[in-house]
Amino acid sequence: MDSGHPLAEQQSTADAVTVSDTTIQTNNNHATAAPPAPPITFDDGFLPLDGSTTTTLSFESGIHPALTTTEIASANADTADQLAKQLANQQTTVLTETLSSFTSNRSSIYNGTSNSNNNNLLSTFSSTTSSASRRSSMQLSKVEVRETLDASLTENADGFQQLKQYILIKEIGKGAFGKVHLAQDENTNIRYAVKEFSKSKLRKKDKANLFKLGPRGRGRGRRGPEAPNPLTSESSPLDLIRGEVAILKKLHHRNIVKLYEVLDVSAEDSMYMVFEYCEKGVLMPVSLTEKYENVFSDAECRDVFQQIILGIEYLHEHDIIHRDIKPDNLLRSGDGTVKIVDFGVSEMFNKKGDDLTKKSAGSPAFMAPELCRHDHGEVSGRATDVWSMGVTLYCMRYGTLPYVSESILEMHRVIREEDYQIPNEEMEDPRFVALIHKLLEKDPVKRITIEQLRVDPWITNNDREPLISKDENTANAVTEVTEEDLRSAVQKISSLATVIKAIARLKRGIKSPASRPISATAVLQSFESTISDRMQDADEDTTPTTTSSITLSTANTAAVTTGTTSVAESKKISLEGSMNDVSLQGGTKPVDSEQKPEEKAAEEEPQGYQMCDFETGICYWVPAKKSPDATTTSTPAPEPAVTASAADVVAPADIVKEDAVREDAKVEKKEESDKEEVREKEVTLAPPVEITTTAPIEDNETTTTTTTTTTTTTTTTTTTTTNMTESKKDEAETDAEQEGYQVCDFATGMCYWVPAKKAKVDSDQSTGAPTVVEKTKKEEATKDAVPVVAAAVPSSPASGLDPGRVTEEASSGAKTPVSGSGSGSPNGRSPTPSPGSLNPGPRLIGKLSRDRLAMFENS
Ligand SMILES: Nc1ncnc2c1ncn2[C@@H]1O[C@H](COP(=O)(O)OP(=O)(O)OP(=O)(O)O)[C@@H](O)[C@H]1O
Repeated sequence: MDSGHPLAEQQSTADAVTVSDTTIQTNNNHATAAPPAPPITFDDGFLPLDGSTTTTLSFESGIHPALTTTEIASANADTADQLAKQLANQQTTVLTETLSSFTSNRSSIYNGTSNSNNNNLLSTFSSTTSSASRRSSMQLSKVEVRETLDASLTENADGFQQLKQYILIKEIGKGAFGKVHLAQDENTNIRYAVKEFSKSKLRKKDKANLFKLGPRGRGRGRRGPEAPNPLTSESSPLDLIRGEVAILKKLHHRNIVKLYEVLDVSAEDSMYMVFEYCEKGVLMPVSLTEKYENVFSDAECRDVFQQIILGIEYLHEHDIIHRDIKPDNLLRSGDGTVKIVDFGVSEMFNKKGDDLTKKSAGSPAFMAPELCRHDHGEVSGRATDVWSMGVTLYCMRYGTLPYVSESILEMHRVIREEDYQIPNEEMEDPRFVALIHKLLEKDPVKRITIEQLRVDPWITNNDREPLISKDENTANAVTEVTEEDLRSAVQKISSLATVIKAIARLKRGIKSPASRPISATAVLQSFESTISDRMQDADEDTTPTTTSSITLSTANTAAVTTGTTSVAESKKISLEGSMNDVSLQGGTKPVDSEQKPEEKAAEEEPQGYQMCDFETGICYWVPAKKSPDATTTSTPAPEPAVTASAADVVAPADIVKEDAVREDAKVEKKEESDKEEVREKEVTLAPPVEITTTAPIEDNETTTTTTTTTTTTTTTTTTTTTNMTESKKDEAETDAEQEGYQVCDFATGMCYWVPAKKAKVDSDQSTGAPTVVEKTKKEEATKDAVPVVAAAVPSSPASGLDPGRVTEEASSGAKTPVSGSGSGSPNGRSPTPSPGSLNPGPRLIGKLSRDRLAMFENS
């Protein structure tokens, strides 16, 4: 991987592909017989178009079922042509994209009959001529486009899909945002891990991600130009990751998994990240309860740990803090090389839905003690990575975690306060014991640094096995990210993929995407859409001024999401899942102790408060924001309103998977129709809202986070602050009670009026003072007994939510499981606030115009 290009490893990887009795045959329209040896011409940048060609790709026996010759090409030329025309009209890039694919497919046609050297040659040829291809794109005739489509139809009637040159072979894992596929480049036979992400989830969570990344916004790797403001009309959710991706694509280190491409299927919800394939999988399984018997020897530990040090040193050198080092995120390639995964980009994507995907077993167990408290301030990201490395080394050597506990809260306490044991310490190499103590030093300031690790006697085996020098290790520095890098960070492959899929569906007779397996996080979306449904219904059924709280009762959530799952069941499941399902990450914005002063200064933020997402367990530092109305003064940052530490979190329920998947299917279908409905109806209670963003995002955005953790679902509703329309400003000015601002949720198209008045508590409505609920000692003592978690929402007017209420609801949840009451009427439609309710929360005032909504959806 040192070269940073898969071709460097092609031979070894290609060797792994064994010939079997199952093959793919990709014919062009006129394929009738095996081709003659392909003539190759380099002068015009194209392979010759000489008709009859057949390529045969082979897969490991058992991986790929029988794949037949693609009939689509010959049978549906007309349909393809039509679709291509439509798409070509829509996008000027279609010719370039299809040409690029055409070129690669032309080369693939010959690959089947060429040896691996030819594969190299052709692949290199293909990539080096891509610019020539682009230059020539305008000369392409329609016929050539059609032929490209024909040649690219590698998704066959059995449902195997192909993205550009990547044939998706099988599912090898599940990430928080979708499947991870083993893919094979049809040109080179090199394998890749292709990670799927949902853009809509990314869109919904973009605000949370921004918080998570701190004031630097989208630029942990921030040397390049800033990514565009996601609130401007030209931006898309992909812009949020463009800067990060551009940098990650430039990271070249043997121990960092290589990201090759990010592909955006712009007509669909998916995007894909193409990573280096690590065929040996995770370093080791880690269990909270079971010891892993096949532990690493002293020498193996040293070898692996040295590689981890080098990888982390390289990341830290580029100001990237991993934050989630654990064996799960350390994969091994075919030759056993350790590859650190899940840095940067993965964290850009909110880890929603982990409960039904990958179990982040023991993640909290890898957290540094300084992060194991809800009120921690800024911490050194580098030191937290070192702690996690220590826990990882311990696991490798002893097969167990140094700190284990049955609840996250207790786990945090133990990590903070107790000492671990070293099994058979007297038998152990004292240098190793000393190193573990230095790594698992509770005081981050005293903890060993990467610099010191380099010369540690156990690490270097008393200088007998020294590490390569730092200069050497970090020599391959990331070069400055240019505008061009940003532009090319994410490739759009909309037209081609759409055509391929459309035709394949035609062939398969698939009518609805609902039949596809769906991520269980659709359950969450169901909850969110239910909120908007309720608000919409309430508005339509009653009066335009009907107010509703966005904080739905938890029991309602359960009813919505699980249907048949009772509250009690949910609670039980929650408890069972509490340790396994929650992947607690590195809390608030880490501060790099070794950062340059000017960088620190640039990052200095006014006071703020901590906000925790109780589903993910991730806490964010929310700097005090200016009022959405840029002319007003900044909102004073409230004290942390966190009433329970992240450790209190009961994880999202581990809903019975089958139920959830079934529900997901329904939910996705419903979402589709809901979306349509929103578009069609356009019944606006207020004039369509024109969004004008005048201030930088950091100043103008507001996140409303509703966290409901009692039973089965936690939801974070992200809304985007926009400037008030003039009419709304007037309205606000004439009604002191109605001071506030407008927020629009681009996911639903709904806009709400968020009153800025202070929060009130049921028992003391007159005070109007914001209520920051302190966790009393008594609560501390009893919280374990009550498996209902107090949700925490900052008492920010921006949130439109009241912390007192949320807390009260949560804390009373155990006693009063709400079922269709509280925030909703028995018919579950009108969420009229109960008497004495608090800040009524956002009030639906209208919807985004059709165009505006479409723009955001399409973007
Ligand atoms: N590059 C890769 N090579 C081989 N297998 C991989 C690769 N990336 C991921 N996998 C497999 O997919 C599984 C899930 O991927 P990943 O670890 O990225 O999920 P995740 O941590 O939940 O993702 P996310 O970054 O979205 O939180 C892994 O445990 C591993 O088995």
